[in-house]
Amino acid sequence: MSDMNLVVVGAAGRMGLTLVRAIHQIEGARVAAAIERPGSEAVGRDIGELAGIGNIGVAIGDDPLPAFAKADGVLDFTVPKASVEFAGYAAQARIAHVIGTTGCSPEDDAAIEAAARHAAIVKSGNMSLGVNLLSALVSQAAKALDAGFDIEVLEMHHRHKVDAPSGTALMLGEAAASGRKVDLRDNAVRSRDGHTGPRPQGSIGFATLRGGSVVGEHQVIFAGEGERIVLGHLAEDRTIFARGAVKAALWARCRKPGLYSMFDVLGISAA
Ligand SMILES: NC(=O)C1=CN([C@@H]2O[C@H](COP(=O)(O)OP(=O)(O)OC[C@H]3O[C@@H](n4cnc5c(N)ncnc54)[C@H](OP(=O)(O)O)[C@@H]3O)[C@@H](O)[C@H]2O)C=CC1
Ligand SMILES: O=C(O)C1=N[C@H](C(=O)O)C[C@H](O)C1
Repeated sequence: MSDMNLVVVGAAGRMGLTLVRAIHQIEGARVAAAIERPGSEAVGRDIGELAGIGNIGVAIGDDPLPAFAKADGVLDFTVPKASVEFAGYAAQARIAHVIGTTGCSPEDDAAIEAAARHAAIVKSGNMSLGVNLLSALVSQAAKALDAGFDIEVLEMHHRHKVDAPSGTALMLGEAAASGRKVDLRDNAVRSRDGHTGPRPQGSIGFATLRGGSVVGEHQVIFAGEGERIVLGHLAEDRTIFARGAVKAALWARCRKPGLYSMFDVLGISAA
């Protein structure tokens, strides 16, 4: 099969540049186009030069439609509003769309699900192998432990991150809730301040730390009487997310339309 022609949207962002470097090293994929927001200072510059791999003859553009029309897939780590728009364009072009963007509202997710009727879309709050494996372990632990074990999800990210809790923290919270066979929406405690009263039994708590250049750290704590089980993941480099995203695109290339997760791509099954 010919190399997969990929469009990187949000190409000049932290993940966009990491994706361009990762694609450059992966056989079977190539950067066919790079897109940024209209008005971005990056428009017109060569994406390879910006990513530090030298000129690759791909100038950053600001018009996604013609780029999507000539491509086989899109890698998208941007912002929710843009990802919803890109999902619509990927559906029109009938090409694979990999969405790593976090912070989507239920309405955004519904729009993406609608687009997935016409395109193979892989969406995940974390594209790394490690976090997806962790998610399966969390689900198993939650299934094995009763509500006497309080579940808390702790995360830390760099100072530039704009959404909280992180997409990964929510994914791990969902895994814990599904292991316990409860709905996360009815049990999540996403912030605490002031006189909160005692911890509601069975709740799943979230704690968010922000600072410095931390790539991404997550812990799921099962706190019982006299003991704690702590499951965690430390991301040391954004390349783990980028490699996962390219793997997802190559996997999605020949799939029929639908909304898929990294569990589908990696062949991991929930507890
Ligand atoms: N699922 C996963 O594995 C991972 C997910 N993420 C998520 O990916 C997202 C991006 O993270 P990060 O790279 O750190 O963020 P950045 O802000 O560095 O990058 C986002 C890029 O998207 C651009 N952008 C915004 N709107 C548009 C648009 N309409 N068209 C084209 N480009 C646009 C931004 O441009 P400008 O700055 O000019 O607005 C920016 O260059 C976040 O939601 C983050 O949580 C991150 C890492 C891993
Ligand atoms: O914004 C980030 O940087 C990251 N976002 C994702 C998230 O919200 O969980 C994944 C990763 O932790 C890095």
